[in-house]
Amino acid sequence: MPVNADAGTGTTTQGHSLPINELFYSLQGEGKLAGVPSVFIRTSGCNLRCWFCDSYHTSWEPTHAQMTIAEIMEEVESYDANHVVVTGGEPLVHDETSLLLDRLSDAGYHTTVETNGTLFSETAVDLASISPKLASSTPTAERDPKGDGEWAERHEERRIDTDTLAAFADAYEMQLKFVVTDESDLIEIEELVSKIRDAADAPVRDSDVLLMPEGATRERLDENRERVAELAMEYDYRYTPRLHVGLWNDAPGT
Ligand SMILES: C[S@@+](CC[C@H](N)C(=O)[O-])C[C@H]1O[C@@H](n2cnc3c(N)ncnc32)[C@H](O)[C@@H]1O
Ligand SMILES: Nc1nc2[nH]cc(C(=O)O)c2c(=O)[nH]1
Ligand code: SF4
Ligand SMILES: [Mg+2]
Repeated sequence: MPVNADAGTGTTTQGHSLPINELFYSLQGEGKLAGVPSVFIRTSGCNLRCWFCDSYHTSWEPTHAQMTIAEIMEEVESYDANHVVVTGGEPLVHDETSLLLDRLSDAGYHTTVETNGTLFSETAVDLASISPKLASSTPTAERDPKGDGEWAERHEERRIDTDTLAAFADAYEMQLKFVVTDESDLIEIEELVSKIRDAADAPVRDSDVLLMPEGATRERLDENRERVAELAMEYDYRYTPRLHVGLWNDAPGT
């Protein structure tokens, strides 16, 4: 429980609600805070459709229960944690996510938002964990998990907005966490990082750039991680594991 759990700014959240796919306690599995016990709030609904999405029921076939912000706060506070991760789906498609982050921050929690970086929001974020989507994420007809590539064009149009990524860099402590499927992803990563550096006032350090192997299952990670680790060494970026996949494979609520 954070020390100032009773503090508040008086922002009214009464009546506001969010579509919640799952809410659980785990270890942060990815990025700079990997290993930190955290409560995860997973909203449902996304503006992109990565073919590899490991949260299929928030994107391709969204399911959820509607929860008020008060109900979410009550469940978060039932765990003995200081860190809260708001993820999805894409949490920033919902205006109410900003209200939730404000409430969490008022209650003394450290907040991480996991986002694809296409929608900027000015709110209470301690770590913006941004995973910009590369061309290799596009659900072409051959890779579409559901249909015949119907989402490919929309996904392509929406997946990168350099000015929005620069706005995140200027507003928040952040990390850029790229899902790597192939060595050719590194060309796009280098170009994009350079464009964000040009557009942002704040520095984007090499240590803010993390390479994460694609893999929703242990088997898939076993195939990819060594190659991605070697790419991180070659390009002098960080490597991030997916600790939860190693520990619990693809079990829900982990
Ligand atoms: C499900 S997304 C939700 C947040 C946001 N929509 C995003 O993409 O950043 C959470 C994290 O899982 C990553 N991810 C999703 N599917 C993955 C996969 N098959 N392998 C590796 N990382 C994956 C995303 O890139 C993101 O960093
Ligand atoms: N343990 C664990 N760590 C995570 N870090 C980011 C996650 C996400 O789905 O956004 C995630 C997740 O789903 N589980
Ligand atoms: S942006 Fe995130 S939630 Fe949306 S489809 Fe891609 S990985 Fe899944
Ligand atoms: Mg996940």
